[in-house]
Amino acid sequence: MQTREIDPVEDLLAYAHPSTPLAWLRRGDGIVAVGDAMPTFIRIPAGTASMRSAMMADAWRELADAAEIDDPMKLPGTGLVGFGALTFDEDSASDSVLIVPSVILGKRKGRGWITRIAPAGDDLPQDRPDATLERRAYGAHWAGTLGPGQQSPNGYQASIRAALGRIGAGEISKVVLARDLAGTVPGGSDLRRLVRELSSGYPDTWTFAVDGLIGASPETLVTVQDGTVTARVLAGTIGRGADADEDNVVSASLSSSVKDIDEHEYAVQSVLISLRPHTRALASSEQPFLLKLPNLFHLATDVEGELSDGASALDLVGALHPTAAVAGTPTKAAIAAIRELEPFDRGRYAGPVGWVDGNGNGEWAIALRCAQFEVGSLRGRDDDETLGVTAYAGAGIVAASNPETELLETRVKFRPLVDALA
Ligand SMILES: C=C(O[C@@H]1C=C(C(=O)O)C=C[C@H]1O)C(=O)O
Repeated sequence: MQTREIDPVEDLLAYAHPSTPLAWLRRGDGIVAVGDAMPTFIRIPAGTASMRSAMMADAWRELADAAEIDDPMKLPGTGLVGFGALTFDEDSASDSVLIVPSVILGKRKGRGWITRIAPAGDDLPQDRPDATLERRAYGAHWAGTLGPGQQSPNGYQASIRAALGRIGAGEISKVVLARDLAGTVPGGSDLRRLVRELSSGYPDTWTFAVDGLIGASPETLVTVQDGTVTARVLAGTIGRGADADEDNVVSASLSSSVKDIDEHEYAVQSVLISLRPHTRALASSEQPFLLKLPNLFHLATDVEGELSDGASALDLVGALHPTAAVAGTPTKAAIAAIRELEPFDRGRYAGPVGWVDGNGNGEWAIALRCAQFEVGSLRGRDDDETLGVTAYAGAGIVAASNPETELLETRVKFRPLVDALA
């Protein structure tokens, strides 16, 4: 494979495939797979093993070790890159995937590049590496529908009450329960429009499109960059106020809410415990800070440490997932409660989504504020066939939770997707 520096392109998404975009963006920087070039899929299907992320990490290491890497830039995202989306639950019926595109365009801090990945022996262009790049005009505006999914608002509140019973009985301290919305989008829709809208409306999030999973997540599961490991833990949420005064009132009430601080602390501890064996000098701030997004405030804690054992970003994904921000505490009992109290398979919602490179660097988010589009067989599809879509949102339940407030919280978390699809 070969990476070459090029003039940074203005709009990375303009080069992505309209119906199967593969993209990872934040504040205009990021990486996208170019156009029609056929990627390589590492698919870890359901029922394979109990540690699908470990199988994926091993498969990636093998591929990276065998690759001939010609990458003079050596930036995060240059060189060999795989885009991944893993299921939340090891028992999910969905596949976990790692996709290695054959052409990648990237941009970071004002520098641009193109990466071409080809089987050994294939010729790679020696000069003008971007000569054949073609922008694709965005397709017509489209709108999707989203309505009730498998978990109704009433069903959701009933599940929360059942969870509160288990918390009261001492079986669990925290469990994150989600609900779903289901709908369709017209066949032939240019899904890049949705990705573009999410990334411009929510620039401080990781905006992703991987194998039909499209969203804008504020939560960093883990990044690895030249030996430095970071994470951003979120838990504790309140919707934005109607104006600046109301924003002050609601954000102050979140910062002082014992219920939310408790819920947050479980999530921070789960991340620290999982990262400690792989790091030294692991540190987090003592108090959470307020993360302000267009639709809500979160309590947030940034964690940083130095990698001590050569683990790749994908290895750390396996060590961290599922955190208490999206599963609960203790993990095993929380997962069991989720299996019983959610009447649907989460698929890749709340699972790890991101990329890893040949040196083990990578950026991974927790797949939140997202929807899964049925794009599995898209390339062979009729343009007039509508596409199914399922969106998900959840909330952390602790002893002091109120079912109605948590239902409202999920409504606020659905907003980015619901607005962008309308
Ligand atoms: C589960 C979701 O979000 C998670 C739950 C949060 C909470 O309960 O306060 C906050 C951020 C996320 O860790 C979701 O967005 O679906």
